[in-house]
Amino acid sequence: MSVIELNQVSRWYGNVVAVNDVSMTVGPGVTGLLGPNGAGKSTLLHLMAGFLSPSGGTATLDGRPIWRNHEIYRTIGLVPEREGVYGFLTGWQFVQSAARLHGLPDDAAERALDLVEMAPAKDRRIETYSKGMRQRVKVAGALVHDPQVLLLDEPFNGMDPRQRLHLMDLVKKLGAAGRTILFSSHILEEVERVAQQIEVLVAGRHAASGDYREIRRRMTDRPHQFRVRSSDDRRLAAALIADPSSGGVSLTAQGLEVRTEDFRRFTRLLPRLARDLNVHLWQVSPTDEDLESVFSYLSGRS
Ligand SMILES: Nc1ncnc2c1ncn2[C@@H]1O[C@H](COP(=O)(O)OP(=O)(O)OP(=O)(O)O)[C@@H](O)[C@H]1O
Repeated sequence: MSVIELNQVSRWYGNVVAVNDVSMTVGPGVTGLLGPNGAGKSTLLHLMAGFLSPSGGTATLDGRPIWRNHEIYRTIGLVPEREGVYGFLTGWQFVQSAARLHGLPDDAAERALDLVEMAPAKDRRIETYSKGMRQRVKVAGALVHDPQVLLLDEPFNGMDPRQRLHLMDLVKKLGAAGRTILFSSHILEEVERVAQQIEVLVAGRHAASGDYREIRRRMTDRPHQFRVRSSDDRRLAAALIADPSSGGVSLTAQGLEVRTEDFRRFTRLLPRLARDLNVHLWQVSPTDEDLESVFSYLSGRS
């Protein structure tokens, strides 16, 4: 059972602060690291894997500093985001060379390939693999030394739904077996299907931490903004403003701008009002659904 602990960790590249004063604890099971692009997720995973030194603060595994600690490298596996595999190698050659780098016999490579269910395709060249198979072979390379800790950077990116489910099952299985697993993603749905625990990173800062249901609730319960176009915007506006869920309604040339404090109530109210008033709804679209604004809300900046 391994626990990673970050204590006020920062990492900057020149003037860019990629990770800013982050403290978090990641224990056994599967944890999702959620955040928009550029939030610092890759940097954080590389700090945890001992591939980068913290500019400030400490990163430890079971109380021992990770940076420049060779013993600890033997207990951590990292699956980086970028491909990092040579297409001309077969799956077997790739995983075998990972085993040899750790000074391990071929059995270790065989075991890792079995674990990710890639043994039947191991003699094919990696360039003939699907994206999902490539990811699984990378996971096998990272698992070859049977590490207690597995860190995966955007592992489900670019996969089709079937491949994604397959890899999700594998990650869940590894977590259920007691490994400490942290994977990054910018998609909440992806994280909540695999992880019990979620850590949220926004602009290098630790924005939220906890059970995914709690984080999902906070994301849904935040105020929402919509643009509504209909056959009679004025009548609809008058009815909407009378409801307590309305946080504000303004009439613009593009339609109504509606702000609501209660997302669920609003999504039921709007079609009911339109029906009762005999107003046709032509467009209902969120104007603040981009990830940046959802995450900013979570981090308390809006
Ligand atoms: N080697 C580097 N040199 C300079 N700046 C960097 C370097 N690596 C990352 N950054 C910057 O640090 C910030 C965090 O990057 P990082 O890759 O850790 O984020 P991320 O959440 O993994 O994003 P993505 O999902 O887009 O990979 C970004 O502003 C990025 O441009």
